[in-house]
Amino acid sequence: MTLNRKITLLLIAVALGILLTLLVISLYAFRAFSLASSTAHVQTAAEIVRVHLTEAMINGVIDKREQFLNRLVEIHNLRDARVVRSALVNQQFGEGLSRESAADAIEAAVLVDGVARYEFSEWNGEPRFRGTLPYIATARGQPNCLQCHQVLEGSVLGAVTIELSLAELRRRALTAIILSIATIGIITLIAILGARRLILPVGHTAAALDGLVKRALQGDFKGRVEQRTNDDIGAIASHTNRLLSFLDEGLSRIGARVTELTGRPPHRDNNQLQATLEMVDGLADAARFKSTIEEDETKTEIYDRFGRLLETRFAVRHSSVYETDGPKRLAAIAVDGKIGADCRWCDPQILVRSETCRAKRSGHPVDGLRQPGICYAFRPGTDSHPARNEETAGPGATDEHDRARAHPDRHYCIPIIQSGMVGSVVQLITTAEEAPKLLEQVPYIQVYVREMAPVLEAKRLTETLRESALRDAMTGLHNRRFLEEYVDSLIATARRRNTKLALLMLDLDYFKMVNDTYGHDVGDTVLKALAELLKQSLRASDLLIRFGGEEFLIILQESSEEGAMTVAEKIRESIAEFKFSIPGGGNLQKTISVGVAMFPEDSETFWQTLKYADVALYRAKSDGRNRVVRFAPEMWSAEDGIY
Ligand SMILES: Nc1nc2c(ncn2[C@@H]2O[C@H](COP(=O)(O)OP(=O)(O)OP(=O)(O)O)[C@@H](O)[C@H]2O)c(=O)[nH]1
Repeated sequence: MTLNRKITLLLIAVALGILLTLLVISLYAFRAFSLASSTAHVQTAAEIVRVHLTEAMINGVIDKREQFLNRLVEIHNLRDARVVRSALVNQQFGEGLSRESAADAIEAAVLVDGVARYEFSEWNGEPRFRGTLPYIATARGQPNCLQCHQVLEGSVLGAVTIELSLAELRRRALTAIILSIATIGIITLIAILGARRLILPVGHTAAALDGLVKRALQGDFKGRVEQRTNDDIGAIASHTNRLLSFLDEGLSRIGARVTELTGRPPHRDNNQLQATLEMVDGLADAARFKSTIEEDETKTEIYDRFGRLLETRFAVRHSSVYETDGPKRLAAIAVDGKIGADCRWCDPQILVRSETCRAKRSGHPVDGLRQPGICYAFRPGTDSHPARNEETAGPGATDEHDRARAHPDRHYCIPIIQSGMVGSVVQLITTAEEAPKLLEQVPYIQVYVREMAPVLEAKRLTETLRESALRDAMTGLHNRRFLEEYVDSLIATARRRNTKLALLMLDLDYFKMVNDTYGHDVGDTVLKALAELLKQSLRASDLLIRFGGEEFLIILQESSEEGAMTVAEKIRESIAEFKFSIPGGGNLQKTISVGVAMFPEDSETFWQTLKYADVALYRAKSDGRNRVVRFAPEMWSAEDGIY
């Protein structure tokens, strides 16, 4: 019920209450007034009759008393005037007129006890008031009763009954009551209308404010209150309108800025305020994410954090991150949040021909959520996490529903632009059912990706710089500095696994001659070719380091002495057979000498073992070159530290 209706009903109730009370009071007053006034009239009439009868007795015309009474009832509103005689008077003066004996019980009672009686009555619809009053013998006055009547003082001599019509009195009283009630009713009506006029703007403004607040709770601040008055209520409306304008303008500005950053305005059907707040929260979280990843050490750490974020914040359980690896290659960095996992959601040919990845090729997001099949390199699959499926599908889900859930067959790929080129590609994978939800999240994920891009770029540069410091520029092999940095973890791993490291120190025989005969460029070519040859001869877990000019160090992990000697021999043989092509035509054959030492077998310290490998190499050289020599303690002169 509205405020206006409530107040109107209250005013009407108060008015009716006043009118009813007034009516009751008026009727009661009328009755009391009628009683008092009629009693007085009856008493006056009775006194007149008594005086007249006394005068008639003195003047000897008492016989004419009936005419007097008959003429008396001709008086307006006097309906009856009757006198009855008591038995005492009848005894003294004889029976009176026929009408002078008691006509009813009231008169008889008054004659007996001498007490006046009054009553209201109705006769033929006419309201009447009747009074029967006794005449009591008294010795007071001149003449007095006892001068004629031979009775005791105080005896009842007779009674007079006077009956008055109250019709006119009632009519007048009712007219007065109706007039006063009507007057008060009109005044009350005017008061109600006036009050309503005053209260209406309050009610309207309150109703309008109620509507506005409801709209504002839905994020809509466009509504305004009509300013109906210039008083306090009008001021409330005006101030509310200003506040709403301010909020609307502020929300629009925030929304516009947020739209600029996310590339998508808040959904029209959504609560604008809520949607904007969520977007602002998303941006704040993205900014926090950026400051966190800035402190991460490596790109891998960043990708790992991003994978966890996709899963926890955006419920994206399947995703891939690919990184440009050379001009035409991509490398799978993280798949379904696992660093270093194999390419799962794309044709593996994107790894060797990066152009087959649409996002990498175009540099634009690829929306396979709304356009399934847009990228032929995408490989939809089945969800290999049954526990998660149960969780998402719920216990009552149908088999068909489960199957639909278990088929992530929609994707959205976001290229990450670094230095104007696609440096990485983030691939989000979901089911057809979940696609609309993910599509809603994509702008926010893109904000994270945008925040991540410069950080990845910086990390990539740092890693490249660091990498270049740890690699030999000519051969691309790791250098001595790398060994210095890596050696501790190498030793720790060997100790933890209780395995041996084999150190193979290699050196080209008579390499100086190559330089001297063919020039440095040919010498470089030979060194590069040798590096490639060595790389191909080794396992992925082995380390190949360009240790010095034409000196190379091979570290075989988890190796035995026999194994190391076999590998060294094979390498020596393969190089001896290899024909290095010389720019400009012709071939060149070279041999190598190899020194082998075992860690920790030969020495407890790595660097000492390395020295031993060098000693063995020296022995191989001095023994005629093109051979593999295993270090023996007698090759080392402990006195002066030289061999
Ligand atoms: N072209 C080229 N030559 C290099 C490079 N680094 C070192 N050398 C040369 O490698 C040669 C090494 O020669 P030496 O250490 O005297 O020995 P060698 O001629 O190989 O003979 P042995 O080692 O005793 O069999 C030197 O002439 C260096 O200038 C390089 O990066 N490029």
